[in-house]
Amino acid sequence: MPHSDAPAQALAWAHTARFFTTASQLNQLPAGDLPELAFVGRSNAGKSSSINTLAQRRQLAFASKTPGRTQHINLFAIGPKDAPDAYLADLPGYGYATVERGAKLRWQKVMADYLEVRRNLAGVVLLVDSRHGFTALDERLLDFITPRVSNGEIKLLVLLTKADKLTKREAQASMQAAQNRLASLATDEADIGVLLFSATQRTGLEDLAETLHAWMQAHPRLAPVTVPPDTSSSAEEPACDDASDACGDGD
Ligand SMILES: Nc1nc2c(ncn2[C@@H]2O[C@H](COP(=O)(O)OP(=O)(O)OP(=O)(O)O)[C@@H](O)[C@H]2O)c(=O)[nH]1
Ligand SMILES: [Mg+2]
Repeated sequence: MPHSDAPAQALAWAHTARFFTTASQLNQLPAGDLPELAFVGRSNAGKSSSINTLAQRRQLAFASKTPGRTQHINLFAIGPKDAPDAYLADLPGYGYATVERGAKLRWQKVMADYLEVRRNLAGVVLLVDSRHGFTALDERLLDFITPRVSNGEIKLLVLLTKADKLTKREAQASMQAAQNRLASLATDEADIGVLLFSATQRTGLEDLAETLHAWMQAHPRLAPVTVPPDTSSSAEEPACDDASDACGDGD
């Protein structure tokens, strides 16, 4: 296939995104080894809108004028209908002041655990309002994921959102500032990008789709768990069901 088809292919792939499941805890996330491409950022940064734009569906991921709307990890399957090859994960936004403190802390923990330990996580799309640049909370998020980004375990793309609200000159300045900040994260292994993006004008859409597509393709499938043959005794193991302590609890 000629290389010039790559953007169209990636857009067509992104277009297949459909709702899969909602998780309020990590143990509700799917087992298996499909790569997850997580959308993170402040409330109102435009996470849900960018997923809608990728899917070319107006209301696939709920987008709202009310910050803090996305409260759970929403997963969207992407790829062939019967055999998805990745999930997009719409994570709850941070920095929404009026969310009750207890709920906020619970959510910070779920998000932090997800970003820190989830093995399926292949890449993080960090959405930052292009008019404001990295805020203190974005900086904390960056610091938090830096170890896994630096060693190449997860990839990072910063989307400077709502670029339609900027003049050309402001857009250039926003891009430059982000590039300067991200330069400090660069290592030989790190895969870090930055894009100007507008959900309303579809600016950067092709590049976003291509990046996600490439992440999906590059993600190593986890090694299957192999169980060595049991040679110790002929006694039958108890059947493994949900109530049995003998069962592993999976991932
Ligand atoms: N002008 C403009 N507005 C946008 C763009 N993307 C999103 N918005 C608006 O910004 C607001 C927030 O967008 P969402 O996509 O809901 O933001 P979110 O990051 O999912 O927010 P939470 O779910 O609260 O974390 C909505 O009113 C969107 O219409 C864009 O590219 N341009
Ligand atoms: Mg949202």
